[in-house]
Amino acid sequence: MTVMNIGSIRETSNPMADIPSVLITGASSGIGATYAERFARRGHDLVLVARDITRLEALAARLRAETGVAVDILPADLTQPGDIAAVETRLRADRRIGVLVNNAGASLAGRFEKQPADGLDRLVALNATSVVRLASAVAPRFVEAGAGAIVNIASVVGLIPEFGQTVYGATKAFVLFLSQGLSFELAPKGVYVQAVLPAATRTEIWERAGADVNALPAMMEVGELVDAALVGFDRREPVTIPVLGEAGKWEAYQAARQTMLPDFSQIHAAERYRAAS
Ligand SMILES: NC(=O)C1=CN([C@@H]2O[C@H](COP(=O)(O)OP(=O)(O)OC[C@H]3O[C@@H](n4cnc5c(N)ncnc54)[C@H](OP(=O)(O)O)[C@@H]3O)[C@@H](O)[C@H]2O)C=CC1
Ligand SMILES: CC(=O)[C@H](N)C(=O)O
Repeated sequence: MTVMNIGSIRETSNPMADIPSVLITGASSGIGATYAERFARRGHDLVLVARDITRLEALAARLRAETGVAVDILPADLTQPGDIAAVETRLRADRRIGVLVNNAGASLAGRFEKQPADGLDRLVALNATSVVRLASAVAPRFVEAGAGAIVNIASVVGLIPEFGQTVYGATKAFVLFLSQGLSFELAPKGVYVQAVLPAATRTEIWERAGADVNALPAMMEVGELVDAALVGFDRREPVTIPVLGEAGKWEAYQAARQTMLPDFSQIHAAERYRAAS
């Protein structure tokens, strides 16, 4: 039997073969580890990527024992070109992988004028460049198969320049734009692309950036966030914002942007920018 449906790139006689493997970056904690747990319970084999080998091994062992799925670990620092190359190679070569979750990310403490340029460079490398590289590695194979899914974890902060986390927010705005553009390009070829925009969620990201999570206002628990994101995934939503009550607000925001498109094809400056003669 040949099985080929949405999200599936595996051809085999195995009746479970319509369940593709899922490669998740940043799987050692927080949102990524929770995606790993949820996809394992759905019967997907996993490839887990992050730097902390001990945590990856412990999670992999637990998920194998609890769910029976196959779990590989692929330790990698996604700011390092050699490590990224290893993940790209796996994505290109392993035809069982039918879902990529680009989740690894970090934030950086402090205001822009106090943030070191090297730290900002690493932030962009992790939150933006690695997302492009891994999507680019897998997209040709997914397009060839006419199936597959790319899930990119952005943030509502990418819609809030007033938040004061400018470079972090810029990387997340980049991930949103990237996802919308890739969805426009790849959806007609059978590839589903989802941007997930969490709001504040209780994970280690806060402590890693020097904040005490318990001193911050209440925030969403990580299981609730991932379960909501998976509702959007199952609906094949291009953009999922778990805290947004009215979908119409997002649609109105997109519609307002699109009202400007005719202006963008004008060949003269608008009247209001013409120098007084
Ligand atoms: N928590 C929140 O409030 C929100 C989070 N997000 C986004 O969710 C995503 C996941 O973050 P979250 O779960 O909250 O935070 P965590 O800090 O719990 O998880 C981050 C994950 O990324 C991995 N990671 C960090 N740096 C690197 C690196 N250089 N190379 C490879 N992996 C790395 C970490 O593993 P390791 O250290 O082992 O490498 C870890 O698995 C991020 O993209 C974040 O921006 C978006 C909105 C809100
Ligand atoms: C550090 C943050 O700002 C948070 N992860 C978010 O994206 O909301």
